[in-house]
Amino acid sequence: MNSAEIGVFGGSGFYSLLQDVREVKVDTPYGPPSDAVFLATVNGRKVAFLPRHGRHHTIPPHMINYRANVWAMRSLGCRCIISPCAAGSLQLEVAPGDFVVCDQFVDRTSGRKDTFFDGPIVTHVSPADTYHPILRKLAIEAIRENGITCHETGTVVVIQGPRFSTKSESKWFHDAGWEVINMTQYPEAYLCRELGMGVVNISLITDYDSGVHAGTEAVNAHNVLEVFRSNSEKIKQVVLDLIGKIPADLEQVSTVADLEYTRGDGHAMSPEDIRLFRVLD
Ligand SMILES: CSC[C@H]1O[C@H](OP(=O)(O)O)[C@H](O)[C@@H]1O
Ligand SMILES: Nc1ncnc2[nH]cnc12
Repeated sequence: MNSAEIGVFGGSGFYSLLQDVREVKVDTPYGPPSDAVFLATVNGRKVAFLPRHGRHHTIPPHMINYRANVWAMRSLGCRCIISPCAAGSLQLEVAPGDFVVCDQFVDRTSGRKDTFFDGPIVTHVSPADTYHPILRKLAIEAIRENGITCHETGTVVVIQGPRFSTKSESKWFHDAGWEVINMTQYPEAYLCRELGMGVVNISLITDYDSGVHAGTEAVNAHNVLEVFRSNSEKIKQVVLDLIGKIPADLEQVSTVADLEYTRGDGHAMSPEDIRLFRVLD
């Protein structure tokens, strides 16, 4: 039986995680995910891994089929998602090599397919607190136990890409007080919430965004990947440790219960709505 409890999305420089994997092709109503899903058991927990850019990094951030990726995880049974990423820093005190467990995002993307609710169910899911508090607490613990500098909160600005930011854009984000910049957290994290999965981000800081640090003029992908690679064993260990900490009672770390009460017209969801909404169950 192809199933998993915990899903992990790998990002730039993060194309594999598990050993003794079973590779499964998953089809979705939104088309194919970025790659096959890799299934394995880690400390008794059933885990699914999916590299969001594909295993050979052939899909740029603005072309990822986020709905297919998130649906694939949910259709396998995942109740929570670990969503690590490479990210730039917008503040001097957040240095390359540090990890940030973001608690907010700012969406600066455009034109991405970013909802499952295109009708007939009309509902408005709140992204006010997209990231799951228990998963965040456990991630912070895992990072600290590995001796890595951890920022316990942070706002990630998600830009459309594939280009990086101009110095003026970067200064704008810096002046707003936001800490982290990336191209993939939106809509990935929000879509997890729409399907009732708890989600946690771990941002591995690979660079100072352009102009943030006097010594760093312009970000480039080569340097980002080099810094990521030199920290890739650390992030993998943190993800594996976090998997071991996630409670077996997954209802504690999913958000399904929140969602049954969020229909757009103010009425409670009918049994039929819930059946459609929970089509994946
Ligand atoms: C390789 S530089 C830009 C690239 O790195 C980040 O990837 P991911 O979020 O998948 O780890 C960023 O979002 C861009 O896609
Ligand atoms: N500076 C940056 N901007 C956007 N995405 C990134 N991913 C890694 N570093 C980044």
